[in-house]
Amino acid sequence: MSSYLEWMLKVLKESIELAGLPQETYDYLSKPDRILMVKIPVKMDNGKLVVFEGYRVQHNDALGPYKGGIRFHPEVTLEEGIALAMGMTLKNSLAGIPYGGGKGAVKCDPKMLSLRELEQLSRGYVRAIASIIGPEQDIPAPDVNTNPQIMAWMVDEYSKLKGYNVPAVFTAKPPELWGNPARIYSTGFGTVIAAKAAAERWLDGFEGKTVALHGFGNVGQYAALWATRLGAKVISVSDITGTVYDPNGIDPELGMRVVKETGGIINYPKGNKLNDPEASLYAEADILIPAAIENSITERNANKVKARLIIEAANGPTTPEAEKILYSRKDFIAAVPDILANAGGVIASYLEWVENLQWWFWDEEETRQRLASIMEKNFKRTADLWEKLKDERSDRLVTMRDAAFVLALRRVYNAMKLRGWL
Ligand SMILES: NC(=O)c1ccc[n+]([C@@H]2O[C@H](COP(=O)([O-])OP(=O)(O)OC[C@H]3O[C@@H](n4cnc5c(N)ncnc54)[C@H](O)[C@@H]3O)[C@@H](O)[C@H]2O)c1
Repeated sequence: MSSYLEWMLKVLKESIELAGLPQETYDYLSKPDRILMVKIPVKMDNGKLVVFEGYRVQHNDALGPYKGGIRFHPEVTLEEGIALAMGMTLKNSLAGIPYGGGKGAVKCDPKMLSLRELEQLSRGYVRAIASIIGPEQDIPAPDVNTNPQIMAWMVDEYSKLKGYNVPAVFTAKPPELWGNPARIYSTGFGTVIAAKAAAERWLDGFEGKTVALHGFGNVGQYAALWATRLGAKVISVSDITGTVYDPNGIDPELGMRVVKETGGIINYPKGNKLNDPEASLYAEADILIPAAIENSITERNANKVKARLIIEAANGPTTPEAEKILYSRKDFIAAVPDILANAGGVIASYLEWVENLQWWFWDEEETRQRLASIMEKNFKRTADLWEKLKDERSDRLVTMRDAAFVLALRRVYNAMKLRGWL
């Protein structure tokens, strides 16, 4: 079994116990509702036929239609897809949006495909899964190596099959084709809303607080931008090329331009530079936002982290062993878990879907305010429960991640119970 699925099942079991839910919750949620395995034949540019393989996993729809991304990657496995779909059920539940969890993938290396081949593959995948997706059934979105252009092809293919436009079947489409302009920065923005809420609750506000960012791609760049716009000071930024540190503050827009033009933050024209891509993890900052890759903070380096708050923008940046080390530090407050902190993307997708269903569009600022308000509510609910659980369970370490899983599971459980599934 893949280690990710093993980890997910272990977390599921432990969280069900912590939530005080019956064992049948585990029996139900440890398996997906449905898996559709598909083949996608594509005539390549050289005239040869290549048959790709893909799948769609639908994990649980107690709370609403299945929702989760589509990944194009040469190393995808079905077990990973099951674990990711399970994670989406919990993430969507915690986010308080009316969705279940799903995930899809095509085993391919998009770097080896021409634009025409990529389009054919995207359309072929939609034809293959069309019978089980739909605005009220299952609403996919982009994930690793898929993007708004691919969503545009997919929504077009699905609409052709139906014979009329169906914008709400995919989200994170280009703004020109029923997407929402806030979607592009929604994950980074949402992370900053979580950071602000945490700083207001446990530090004395967000304004003037120092922020270190590990990772400066889509999520990291917009997190830096919105952290600065909302009054914090970004003092350290790392990407794969190295680290820039400036106690006077790093200009996110300049950083974004530098990365676009030169490929790395190391070419930022001011501040101190270090070739070490990890240095931001250890910066003297109030808040650390890991926004790069999984397993960045492990038992190897957790004791070097100085920030009091970690806001997980990346998926799985802090290992369970590292969390134990961090939480044992006297001045450490919390690692706001990925499932809560990086939900801005799927919440923006939800808002786009609501717009599409009604053919009624909010402007960008209104969408952003709705997104912020949902993130704030989710943060508060999780933080309240965490503080309560800590008091109740003095026999064990209860992390904020534990509280997030308990909250997510209770909502799915209640829906299943009310529907008579359990
Ligand atoms: N894009 C989204 O909407 C979204 C939503 C939820 C979660 N996430 C998660 O957020 C993380 C970042 O996603 P993204 O879309 O910004 O990716 P991206 O590829 O745009 O950016 C990744 C950044 O991390 C840097 N990086 C990679 N390895 C590094 C290392 N070892 N040390 C330092 N920096 C390193 C890269 O240089 C780059 O700046 C991922 O874990 C992703 O799963 C993304």
